[in-house]
Amino acid sequence: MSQSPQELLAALRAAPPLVQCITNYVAMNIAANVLLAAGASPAMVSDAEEAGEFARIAGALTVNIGTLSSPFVSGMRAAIEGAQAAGKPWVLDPVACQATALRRRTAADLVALKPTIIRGNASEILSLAGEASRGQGVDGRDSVTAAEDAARWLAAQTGGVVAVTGESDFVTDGARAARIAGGSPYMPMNTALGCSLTGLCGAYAAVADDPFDATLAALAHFAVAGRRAHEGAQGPGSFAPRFLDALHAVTPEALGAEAEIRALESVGA
Ligand SMILES: Nc1ncnc2c1ncn2[C@@H]1O[C@H](COP(=O)(O)OP(=O)(O)O)[C@@H](O)[C@H]1O
Ligand SMILES: Cc1ncsc1CCOP(=O)(O)O
Ligand SMILES: [Mg+2]
Repeated sequence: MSQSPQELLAALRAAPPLVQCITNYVAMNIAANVLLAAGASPAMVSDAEEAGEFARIAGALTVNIGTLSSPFVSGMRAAIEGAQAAGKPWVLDPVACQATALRRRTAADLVALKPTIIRGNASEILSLAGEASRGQGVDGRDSVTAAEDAARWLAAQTGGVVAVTGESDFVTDGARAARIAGGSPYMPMNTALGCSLTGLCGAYAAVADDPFDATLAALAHFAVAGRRAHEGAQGPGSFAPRFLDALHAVTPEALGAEAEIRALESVGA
């Protein structure tokens, strides 16, 4: 039986999951604060000597290629091996994977390791599926709807969940699909919020039975907090602290009441 965002946020707050985040230098502090505000316990642990050991004790692992380098890749591989050996979920954020040969190759190698969840913007998801992408560096420039078939294809390849984010979000596991509305146009003007959302997908995956339910809950939590924070914000600067406050203030009941999740009747709907 599926678990609702309300149930999953209650579970997360009752027992804050330890989330190992191998993320980029831009996102480290921002994502840690987002996870703490939402109710999780982040740890940015990436060196290959300890990343695999840590992944075995964490509730979930998240892997982000935003500031890519060889030491990061070694740490990612060790951590994924540890997470898989311990049966822990892991989430991939393919930041700017369309941009360079190193990123295309690394992202493809990581996809081949079958992430439990992939979360990216539309340009990244199109690129991962081998399609033309208009992404500019880390910023998405394609519409979410343009990447929905790519997401379904990727989900079928990996057996995992794929989330495409943007003005409204799309989630599929190949069989089920849903759209999530909400958020704020100030969100893409705040760096590393996508990276932080990937971290939150890991937090929900740590407490959920089903990574599809976990992804819906994480995206809904962001969408509801983003919409609340937009009210009264005067721009991206004043939005940022309001967003952290809103992530913290959203109760399980409010998440249940305010989340706008629309299940699609069947794949392709
Ligand atoms: N125009 C928008 N309106 C509302 N929410 C948005 C908009 N663009 C992005 N978001 C939200 O911002 C968060 C990060 O998504 P996105 O910007 O696509 O990721 P990334 O930063 O990796 O490119 C998601 O919760 C998404 O729903
Ligand atoms: C600006 C930047 N440069 C390398 S990683 C990064 C952060 C990207 O964060 P997000 O994908 O969440 O916008
Ligand atoms: Mg991103």
